[in-house]
Amino acid sequence: MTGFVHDWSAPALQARELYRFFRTGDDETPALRGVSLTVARGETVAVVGPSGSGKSTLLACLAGLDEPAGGSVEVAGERISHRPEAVRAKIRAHRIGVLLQSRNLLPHLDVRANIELARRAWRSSVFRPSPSELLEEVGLGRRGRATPAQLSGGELARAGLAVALANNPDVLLADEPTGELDGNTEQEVLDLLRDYARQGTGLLVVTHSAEVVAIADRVLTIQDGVVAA
Ligand SMILES: Nc1ncnc2c1ncn2[C@@H]1O[C@H](COP(=O)(O)OP(=O)(O)OP(=O)(O)O)[C@@H](O)[C@H]1O
Repeated sequence: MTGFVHDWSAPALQARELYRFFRTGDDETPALRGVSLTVARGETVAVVGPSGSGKSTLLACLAGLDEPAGGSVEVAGERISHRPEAVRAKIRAHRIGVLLQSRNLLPHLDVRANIELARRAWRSSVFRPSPSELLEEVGLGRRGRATPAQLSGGELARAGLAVALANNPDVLLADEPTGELDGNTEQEVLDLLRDYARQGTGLLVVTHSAEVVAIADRVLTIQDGVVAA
């Protein structure tokens, strides 16, 4: 079982030679064909590529939501791939912030309760911010009692970010985190993301947005399931 011992020498995220195939009838689609990548602590890496190139599949494999057919994924030195689903879920809860397009908020809970749920997996009681502090940090100080349906697009993005960060993750995996936001709100959310990454969390963000690419330390291009050299 995982012990959640911090390996500070390990990168925030390391993927080696990831393969993932989808079978429909007689057809087999190779969604990932040997993807390797590393995200260092405090580093922001953007992943770009055309529609269907494998970005969502990659994020799902990195988050342990999907299993690669081959290769491995390690978060802060701990392997999450090829482990039982319950172990993957536990590692994800403790080590990974996930900000996918489907949103990470439970609709029947208010924002504060969503944060409290994610915050339970914080690995150390030292410096753990309160839900109110997390809400303040993302500029939602007054909206903690709102449910997701009562929030605007910008507020939803901030609430999703607060939930994704509430477990103090080693790595934050984000899919178009500013997808539906206007220019000002996008910049505010990006500033939050970048500030957080600079505190030591690795950030891997899949995007089509030039503004998101602009905050990245490195950009990886994926095409037909392969990261371009
Ligand atoms: N569940 C699935 N069943 C069959 N094929 C799939 C499945 N999920 C993805 N694929 C295929 O795998 C390939 C990669 O898809 P993926 O969703 O990872 O691309 P993407 O880069 O995220 O695309 P987009 O930018 O449009 O979201 C595509 O050819 C897609 O059709």
